[in-house]
Amino acid sequence: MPELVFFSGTMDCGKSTLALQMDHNHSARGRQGLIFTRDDRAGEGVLSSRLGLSTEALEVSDDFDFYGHVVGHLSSGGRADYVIADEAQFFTPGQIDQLARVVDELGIDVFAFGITTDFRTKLFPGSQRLVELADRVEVLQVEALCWCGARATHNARTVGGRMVVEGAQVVIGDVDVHEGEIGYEVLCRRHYRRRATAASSRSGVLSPDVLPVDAR
Ligand SMILES: Nc1ncnc2c1ncn2[C@@H]1O[C@H](COP(=O)(O)OP(=O)(O)O)[C@@H](O)[C@H]1O
Ligand SMILES: Cc1cn([C@H]2C[C@H](O)[C@@H](COP(=O)(O)O)O2)c(=O)[nH]c1=O
Repeated sequence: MPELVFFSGTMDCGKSTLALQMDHNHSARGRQGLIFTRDDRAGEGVLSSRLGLSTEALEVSDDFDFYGHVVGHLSSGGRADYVIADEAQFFTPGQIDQLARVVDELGIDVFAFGITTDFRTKLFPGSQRLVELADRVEVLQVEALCWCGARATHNARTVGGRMVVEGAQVVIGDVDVHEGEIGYEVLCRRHYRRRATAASSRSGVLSPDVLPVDAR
C-alpha cells in the first residue's frame, strides 16, 4: 500500500541526508521520483544536506498544487513512482492534503521531511497537517544533541548566540552561525526552557525567565 510518511526531527538531525539517500536507493532500483522542496538554505530549486550532497528539486510556493502537478506530469507521459518533499514544515495545510490525495488516488508513495515545531515550540501549520494525515510519523534515529549531551528536542532561534522568543515564524537560517547573526541551536527541553544556549552557559549568564530555584 502506498503511504504518506512524515520523517521528522529537530534541525540538523539528518532529514535532508535521509531524503537524498532514499532518492538514491529508489532510483538505483529503476524507480522514478519527483523531488520538491521549499526555501532550502542552499537556494531555490535545490535539496541540500550539510554532508555536502545535493540534488535538483522543484521549488514549491504557496499557490503550487502538488496533486495537479503530479497528474499533469503523468498525463504528459511522465512517470512517478514516489515523491520526496523536503522542508515540508513550510508547505500549507492544503498542500499536505494534496500530498495525501497523491497517495490515495494516484497510488504513489510520498515521503515528507521536516521539523515539527518552530523556535517557540509551536507546530508549523504544514507539520501539524502532516501529523494529522500521515500514515506514519518516523522520528529520525540519528539524534541531534544539546550542548549538555542530552538528546536535542527543541529548535531555539539565536541572535549572537542568545536565545530569542520573538519574531516571524519563518526565518531561513542555519545552526553554527557567526556572532551577531540570526541562527538556530538545538537544545534539550530543560535548556530550552531555561533559554540556556551553549554561549550563555559558557558565560554563566542565565535568562531572567529561569525558573526560581528553591534555596531550601
Ligand atoms: N562534517 C561532518 N561529518 C559527519 N557528519 C556530518 C558532518 N556535518 C554534518 N554531519 C551530519 O549531518 C547531519 C545534518 O544533516 P542534514 O541532512 O543537513 O540535517 P537536517 O536536514 O535534518 O537539518 C548532522 O546531524 C550530522 O549527523
Ligand atoms: C526552528 C525554525 C526553523 N526555521 C527554518 C530554519 C531553516 O531554514 C529551516 C530548517 O531547516 P533544516 O534543514 O531542518 O535545518 O527552517 C524557521 O523558519 N523557523 C523556525 O522557527
